[in-house]
Amino acid sequence: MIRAAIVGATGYTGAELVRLLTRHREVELVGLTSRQYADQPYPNVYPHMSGQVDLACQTQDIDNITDTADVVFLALPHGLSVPWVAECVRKGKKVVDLGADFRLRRAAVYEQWYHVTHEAPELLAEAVYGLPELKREQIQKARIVANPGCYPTASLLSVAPLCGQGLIREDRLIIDAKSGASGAGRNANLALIYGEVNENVKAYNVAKHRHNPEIEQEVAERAGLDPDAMAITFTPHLMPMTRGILATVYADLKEGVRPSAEEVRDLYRQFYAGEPFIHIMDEGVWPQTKWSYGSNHAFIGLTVEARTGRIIITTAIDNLVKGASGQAIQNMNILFGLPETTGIEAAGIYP
Ligand SMILES: NC(=O)C1=CN([C@@H]2O[C@H](COP(=O)(O)OP(=O)(O)OC[C@H]3O[C@@H](n4cnc5c(N)ncnc54)[C@H](OP(=O)(O)O)[C@@H]3O)[C@@H](O)[C@H]2O)C=CC1
Ligand SMILES: CC(=O)N[C@@H](CCC(=O)OP(=O)(O)O)C(=O)O
Repeated sequence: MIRAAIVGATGYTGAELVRLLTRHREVELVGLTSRQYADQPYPNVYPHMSGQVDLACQTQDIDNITDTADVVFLALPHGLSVPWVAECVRKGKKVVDLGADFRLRRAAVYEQWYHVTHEAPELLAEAVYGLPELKREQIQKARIVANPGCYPTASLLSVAPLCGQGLIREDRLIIDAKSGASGAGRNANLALIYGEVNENVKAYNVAKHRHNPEIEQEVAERAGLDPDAMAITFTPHLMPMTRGILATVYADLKEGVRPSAEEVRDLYRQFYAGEPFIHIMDEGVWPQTKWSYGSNHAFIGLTVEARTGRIIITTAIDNLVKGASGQAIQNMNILFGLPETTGIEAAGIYP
């Protein structure tokens, strides 16, 4: 059995890790941390987990947690992961960080977008960006997995097959993405109260969202471009729903290149052949967030708009599963040599 601990177990991604790991046949949960709920049985915090988990929350004792666990999931707000990651590396434990502290390879870029100093830039070089469909071989050998952000997961799955193919202007993508409110976590925030979110749609952090450099970094790498020369526009929107992300990407075709929609679809089907969580839709079928609700599955629809010379791709995922905790477990499965779908294979809930 793999002994797993979750740091920040009472947030939304932590709770989703608990839900998914309690039915993972190869995992034993050995530690759940929370400052607010220390010493309280986990089902007191989340009654829907009654009878499923018999651990109490514990304080964030780095020594104790990293001694007891084989793998540590960090589900903390950004800026808090470094001491945990450093201790896991020191003790030879695997660590999957759901936050953003190890996603950007350059400390200066992290500091520019997150407005905090990176306390362990020397560890950035060995962290692997944990998008399994794109980096499986590197993840297998990693000690530190930087689990991608939810918007970048949907955005990168949307464009990865096109990158470096000589088809599109990778540096000038436009991404319009929508998220459910759970993307912002379980914390008191005026912008997230019912009266603000219900029956309302709005863009936020326009032209300054911190997922922008993350998307640019990974697209640049795949396309063989300079990350500093990228000009990707990313606009997130908050939707009146609990879960789900729908990312729509507009990719300009290069001068003189006009593939048919079927040629592009074939490219996607080849690229994602054998991928258990990726589903490419037929022409005219457009993904909906409800298809991925509660599951690790991603649904990708696409077409070529010949009139404008653009490829349009739309991807639906659950922000808390493929966008966070499900993907973190997919990464753990890879780290420990298990079948990648173990514990996360199920379809979502519909409607
Ligand atoms: N929500 C989503 O869809 C996604 C989230 N992420 C990332 O995953 C991480 C967790 O997100 P999410 O679960 O939504 O966040 P939440 O705000 O819901 O939960 C945060 C958790 O961390 C603990 N925590 C909060 N503040 C501190 C602190 N100062 N020191 C130590 N512990 C703290 C909280 O428990 P307590 O206060 O009791 O200690 C809680 O368990 C974040 O980095 C987020 O950006 C990534 C992808 C998707
Ligand atoms: C709706 C909503 O607020 N979503 C969050 C998504 C953040 C997230 O999950 O990503 P990180 O792990 O990179 O913080 C946001 O836009 O900040």
